[in-house]
Amino acid sequence: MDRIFIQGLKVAAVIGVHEWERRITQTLCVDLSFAADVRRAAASDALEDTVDYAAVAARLRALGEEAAFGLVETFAERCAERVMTEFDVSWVRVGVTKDVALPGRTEVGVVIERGVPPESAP
Ligand SMILES: Nc1nc2c(c(=O)[nH]1)N=C([C@H](O)[C@@H](O)CO)CN2
Repeated sequence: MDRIFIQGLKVAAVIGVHEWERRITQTLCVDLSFAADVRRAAASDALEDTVDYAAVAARLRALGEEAAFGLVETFAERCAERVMTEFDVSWVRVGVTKDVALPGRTEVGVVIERGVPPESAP
């Protein structure tokens, strides 16, 4: 199965478990891959025959503005749910990276997969 991906999408969100984090907006980095059979679009060269990655990116940015999140896990799960339900996608992988002010400063995050993996689909 083919995949469409979005790499390095910056999403502004209120996110974090600490009280001070509930008062600021932070920038998350989202890496997304999802299953899509692109053969029809490749033949027609028509955007309506595929999943518009620009529309997906816009929905994920909107999600960041809709609510305050505690964990990156929660945000990743909401991203997966949104892509699968709103874009009729059967499998998705979502990575969410957050800059944190740990000693030495680092990036942390989570990667989740939801749905039927393309390689195991009939
Ligand atoms: N597994 C997780 N651990 C932690 C998270 C998280 O979202 N998932 N978040 C925090 C804090 O919000 C941190 O990012 C800022 O100090 C700590 N651990």
